[in-house]
Amino acid sequence: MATGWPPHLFLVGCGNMAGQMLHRWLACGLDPDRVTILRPSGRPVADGVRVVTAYPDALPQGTTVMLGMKPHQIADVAEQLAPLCTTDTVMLSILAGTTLADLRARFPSARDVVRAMPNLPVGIGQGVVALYTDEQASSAGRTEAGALMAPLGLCEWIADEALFNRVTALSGCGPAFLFRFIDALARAGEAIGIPPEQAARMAMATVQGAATMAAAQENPATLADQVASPGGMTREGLNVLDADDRLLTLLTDTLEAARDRGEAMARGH
Ligand SMILES: NC(=O)C1=CN([C@@H]2O[C@H](COP(=O)(O)OP(=O)(O)OC[C@H]3O[C@@H](n4cnc5c(N)ncnc54)[C@H](O)[C@@H]3O)[C@@H](O)[C@H]2O)C=CC1
Ligand SMILES: O=C(O)[C@@H]1CCC=N1
Repeated sequence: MATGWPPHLFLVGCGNMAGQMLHRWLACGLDPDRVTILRPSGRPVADGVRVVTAYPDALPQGTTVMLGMKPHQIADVAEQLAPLCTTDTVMLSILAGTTLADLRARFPSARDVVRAMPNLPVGIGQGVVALYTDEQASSAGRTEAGALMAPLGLCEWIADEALFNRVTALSGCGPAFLFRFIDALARAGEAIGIPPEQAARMAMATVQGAATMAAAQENPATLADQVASPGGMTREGLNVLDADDRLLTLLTDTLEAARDRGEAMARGH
């Protein structure tokens, strides 16, 4: 599939998110020999992928480093990693709320620094990855970052870093909100008397079918109208969701809360 593999990929941390990214890259043909993972546990991650618990003395030439640990670990990581970065290192960060300026200050030698905000479904190639860098970045750096992310799903370059926490709220956090919705639909079914396991199965299949259809066809509002027969059952249900923009307000509040947390993290809170 993708041909844009870096000469070497060094992952700092490989938990839920970086693990999904790696899973997809390997499935798309990334040679495990080209990957090194630094993780404190030293636990194996995937066949053929080298796991280390301490930083090497040097990184192979042209290494792409991806920061995949928790944002608050940046100071410890940078202290040990920055001396290994050279003018041919590409630095990718998936850390929420960690600005490009902060990353550049911590890794001054890196050739290019790019922020990437993936979401969990990248593991099945159906994720969303927001990307950001500034005019200091080389076009090669942008191309390399874009090529590495391409197998993960929809990739969107963000023009203004001020939007980064907002897109993180929408697509980075979004899967969790959708997972909650699936649970809530099932529990609501249960609340009106459907046996719990059956409600869970039916909620899941309804969301899956509706999402696949929405992705393949026209806009979701038109599809909603196709379900809602005039004077029928669906319209009554939609009236509840739409009253005073209830669902829209709930989701706007949800995204604002997530966005605000990103802004606070960027201020070091
Ligand atoms: N979980 C998600 O859906 C998303 C997470 N992110 C970002 O991904 C990053 C990781 O999040 P998760 O994978 O959810 O967390 P996680 O807790 O599953 O993974 C973090 C990994 O970092 C490792 N780690 C801890 N200390 C370390 C150190 N000093 N050096 C190197 N590795 C260390 C841990 O062993 C763990 O495997 C965060 O910065 C988060 O903002 C971004 C987008 C989505
Ligand atoms: O919850 C978080 O902070 C990260 C960022 C997006 C998804 N998980």
